Amino acid sequence: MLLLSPQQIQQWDAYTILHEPISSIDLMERAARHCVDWIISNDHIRTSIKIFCGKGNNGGDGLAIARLLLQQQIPATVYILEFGAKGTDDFQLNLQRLHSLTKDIHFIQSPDFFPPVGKEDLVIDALFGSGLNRPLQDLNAAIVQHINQSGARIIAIDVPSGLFLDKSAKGNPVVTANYTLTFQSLKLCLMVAENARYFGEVAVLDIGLHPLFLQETEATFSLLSKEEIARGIKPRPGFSHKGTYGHALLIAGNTGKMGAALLAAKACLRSGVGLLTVNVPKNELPILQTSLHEAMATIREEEDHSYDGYASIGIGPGIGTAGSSEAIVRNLLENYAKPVVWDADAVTILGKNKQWLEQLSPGSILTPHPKEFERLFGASDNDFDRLNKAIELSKQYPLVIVLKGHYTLIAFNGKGWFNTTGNAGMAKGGSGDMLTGMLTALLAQGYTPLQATVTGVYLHGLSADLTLEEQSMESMLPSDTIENIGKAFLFLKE
Ligand SMILES: NC(=O)C1=CN([C@@H]2O[C@H](COP(=O)(O)OP(=O)(O)OC[C@H]3O[C@@H](n4cnc5c(N)ncnc54)[C@H](O)[C@@H]3O)[C@@H](O)[C@H]2O)[C@@H](O)CC1
Ligand SMILES: Nc1ncnc2c1ncn2[C@@H]1O[C@H](COP(=O)(O)OP(=O)(O)OP(=O)(O)O)[C@@H](O)[C@H]1O
Ligand SMILES: [K+]
Repeated sequence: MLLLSPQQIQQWDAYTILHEPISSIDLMERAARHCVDWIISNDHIRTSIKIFCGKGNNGGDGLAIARLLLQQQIPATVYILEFGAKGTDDFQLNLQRLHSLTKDIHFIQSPDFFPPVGKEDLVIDALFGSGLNRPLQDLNAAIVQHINQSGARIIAIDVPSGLFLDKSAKGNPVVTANYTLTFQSLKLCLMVAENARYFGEVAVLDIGLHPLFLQETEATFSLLSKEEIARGIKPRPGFSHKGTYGHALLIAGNTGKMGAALLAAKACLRSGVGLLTVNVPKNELPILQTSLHEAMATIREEEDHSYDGYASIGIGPGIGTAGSSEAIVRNLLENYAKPVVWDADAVTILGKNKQWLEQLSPGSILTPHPKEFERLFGASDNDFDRLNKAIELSKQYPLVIVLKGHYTLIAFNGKGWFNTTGNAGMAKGGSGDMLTGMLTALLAQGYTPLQATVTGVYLHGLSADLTLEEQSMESMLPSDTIENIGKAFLFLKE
């Protein structure tokens, strides 16, 4: 699914109207009906429902929702924010339709007209949607503040009023909704952490916009889908052997950080690799060799670091950032030409030696979390800037950039894919190490760097989601999640 700009969403609307065909007012009616069905079936009806409407089509949705509720004998009061404009055609038509049912329609010209709103109310925010073109000010900002202070349950229609679809609204007044009912597809503004306190829980309502439009449309950002990932999984032919699936090397672990090496190694072994060698300090060798029978080992301190024969290399988990680790990084840059997975301490080392970025082998995968991303590429003003920076960097460098987070972004060659699997149970040390192991295993098996990354990131989150069948988000450990990588592969084959 593509993440569209406000203009593209308008075009999708117009395309549907032309090709379904359906009238614009009927499309609005369908959207409103889906909202009402969702509100009723999720048990959000309260004795007092206050619907705040702007005069654009978002407000039109609000008016149609009010009428559909009233037709089911559910009382609702409408407040229309006056801001000079006459209102869109569909707004006007819905206002006429509502007038025939109720006189309980109020116009707000100044804060004196604000109704009291309290905890017991359900507020429906239909003030502004995808048409917002500047920050809210004056009366518009005041009504948002009034609603936000009320303690009422707030359901935002399409997006919380005040949010821009594809740029930051940091510092602007925005409705803090408990729920957002967004139409047809997720929007970029509903994917970023900086807006999480505004949009609350998000439900995407399928209002039947024409699917063909997406085939004719291009967008920078899109969402990964199960079907797409499942299609890319390589078969394991009967006559294959361990050599078919590659020999991976993980350079991981150090004194006190051998857990990182073990987690990465276990995840690598559970992700289909043919052979695995782990490079560890001499003193830590027994930990690896007694815990993981399938892994071979090489000694960190030994001089001869030959990388010949490895189909892929992952470096970083728990290696530390001391000079000896820097020397290994430099050696790898000079002596290995295939893609490498760069994570954790190795990313920090690259951040300290930015000139080395130019030397990364083409197709290498960088997996920074936002802090590591900052160390590598400098600070960003907001989450949208960081996303756009990752996209720009992916045009500049022949690398796959994995910006980890709730919705991890994978940037490659000027495009970005958001992952939709995973949960907050993964917000624990070790989750990143697991991902490094998985990506290294997939590269070793001959997946292209992009294919390895989207598949690994998706499976990583999916294993964590499947772990919730037997664990809570609090209790689940990366070790549990690794044991469910198998279930995740099976789930893709269903
Ligand atoms: N396919 C779709 O996307 C559909 C969209 N619909 C609704 O239509 C909405 C978009 O409608 P519109 O394009 O009319 O836009 P909005 O309803 O978001 O409102 C924009 C109006 O407010 C004005 N405005 C923008 N920013 C302002 C500000 N800061 N202060 C004061 N006024 C401001 C604009 O000039 C315009 O008149 C969607 O969010 C959705 O709710 C639905 O009716 C169903 C179909
Ligand atoms: N709330 C969340 N929702 C979904 N995924 C999450 C969430 N929190 C963390 N993750 C995922 O877990 C992984 C965490 O990796 P990250 O490197 O940031 O932290 P870490 O686990 O401390 O790292 P390390 O394994 O190096 O100790 C990432 O892939 C991230 O996308
Ligand atoms: K809204």
